[in-house]
Amino acid sequence: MSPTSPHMNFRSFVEALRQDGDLVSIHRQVDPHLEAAAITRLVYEHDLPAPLFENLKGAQKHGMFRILGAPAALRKDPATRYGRLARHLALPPTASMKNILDKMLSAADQAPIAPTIVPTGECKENIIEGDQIHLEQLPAPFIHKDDGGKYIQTYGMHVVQSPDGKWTNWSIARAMIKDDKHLVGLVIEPQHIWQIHQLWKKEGRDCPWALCFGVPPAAIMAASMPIRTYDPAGNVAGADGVSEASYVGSYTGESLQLVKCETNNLHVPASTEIVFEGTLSITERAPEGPFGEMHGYVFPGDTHDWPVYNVDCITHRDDAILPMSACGRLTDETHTLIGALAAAEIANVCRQAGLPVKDSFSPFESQVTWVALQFDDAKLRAMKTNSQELREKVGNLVFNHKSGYTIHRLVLVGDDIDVYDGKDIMWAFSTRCRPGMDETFFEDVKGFPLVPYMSHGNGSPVKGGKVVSDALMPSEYTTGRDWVAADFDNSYPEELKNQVLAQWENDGFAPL
Ligand SMILES: Cc1cc2c3c(c1C)C(C)(C)C[C@@H](C(=O)Cc1ccccc1)N3c1c([nH]c(=O)[nH]c1=O)N2C[C@H](O)[C@H](O)[C@H](O)COP(=O)(O)O
Ligand SMILES: [K+]
Ligand SMILES: [Mn+2]
Repeated sequence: MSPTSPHMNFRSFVEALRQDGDLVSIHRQVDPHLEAAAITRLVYEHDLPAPLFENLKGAQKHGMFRILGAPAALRKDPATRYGRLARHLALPPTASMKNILDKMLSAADQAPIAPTIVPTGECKENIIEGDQIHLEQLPAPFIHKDDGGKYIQTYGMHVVQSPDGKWTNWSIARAMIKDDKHLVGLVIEPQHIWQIHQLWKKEGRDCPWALCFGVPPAAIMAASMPIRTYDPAGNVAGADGVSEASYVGSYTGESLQLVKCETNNLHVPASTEIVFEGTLSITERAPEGPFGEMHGYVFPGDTHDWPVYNVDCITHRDDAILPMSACGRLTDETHTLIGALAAAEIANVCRQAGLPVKDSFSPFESQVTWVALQFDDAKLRAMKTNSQELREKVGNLVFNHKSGYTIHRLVLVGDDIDVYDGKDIMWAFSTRCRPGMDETFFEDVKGFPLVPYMSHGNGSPVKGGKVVSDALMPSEYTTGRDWVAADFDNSYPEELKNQVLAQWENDGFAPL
């Protein structure tokens, strides 16, 4: 029996949400065609408990399957805002986003803990092969009315491996049902699934593949993070890379239990809810999309060809649960995970390059197209540098690194700004960064085509459109801050502040 703790077992994770009062089980019949996603979308837009659809129209015997919506979204109560994410990492529900990202980065300087191969697990309770596979008959969700198909894959984990077997990558990439036996989905440069797909193209063989829905929550966090499993530039170096499985072992402190696939030599977490086994074609492509995406738009009819996945075998738990991210406008997993985890890795890359970056976050108000980098002011002054030099150094480093792929603006701030507070970032950006003069634009770097002003804007969809905006004031480079903030914290003597706070409720105000 594999570990049953919530961060190591998806089914236990769902039960933990129920214990936390962070789950709404819906027993009435719900249609996977738009209805389940519509309910989930409203949950995202109001930070409500995760919906578990227990009775999907069209669900087959053996419970194939139920759907859990909003698996890593926000809780309404500010005190436990990130509680659902914290559950992914065995952190307390009151954990801050900083606690969560520090935990994810803690593996970077710890020895990897390799996974353990076990003979069997819950994911083997039901096995469906060959002509019994009918993807079109599954209650797969249709997520946005203008999508190009049923996006069954929005929170599952792709498993692919380099032909030399040295590097096994775990990542999330979307895919929709193409026909009874095939999916089609984004395999886009510079993602690791794209890098490994390229290696198999050189081999001239289809890429063995597995797609795991409902994996240990600690694993899906690494799958969503651009961790450097190869050389610092994020490219395939041919050397022995650290695979996500070992990285997960580092930050959980325990070895993940994996079982071998039925039809290929890949391994998957033993407690996975649903496993698709097969190949990612190196030749076949098919029309994919459009899809309601992370920046909050769907462009009807915007279909492009992407590689085809061929499903040879399905294994699953009894009463299996498919996790679903009905992504779009704030706030869903494409914001809480893609933005946050990219920001964490970008800070790591900056620190490895000797830059005094203390903290980083991707503000939701920017629809996770920005990352704010907080500099240690004292160490910045010791660098004896200037704005233009620093902007060029940071931009050339980050915008040429894989972790910077989805980010189009870097905002440099001092350590009086809380990067996890969108109001603080907008205050610094709006008042300390002179448009043009304090900014350096980068047109000769890889652009992220999913940003609407890229794919449907005036320039190249895949090149440029990036900027470093310096919201550090000139004094922060030389003598130190030469201003006082006109706010309660900074503009009143300590004893007066204490006196005001002590009198606060007696004066008739509600507690802060
Ligand atoms: C949490 C989440 C993450 C992604 C995606 C979605 C969700 C919920 C969905 C499926 C909802 C949306 C979809 C996107 O449309 C968003 C997107 C993001 C980044 C690149 C392309 C698309 N997507 C996704 C994604 N990466 C993609 O290569 N096509 C993808 O389809 N990602 C990001 C991806 O997992 C990260 O970049 C990892 O670092 C990749 O791992 P490595 O390559 O570094 O090993
Ligand atoms: K990953
Ligand atoms: Mn990777």
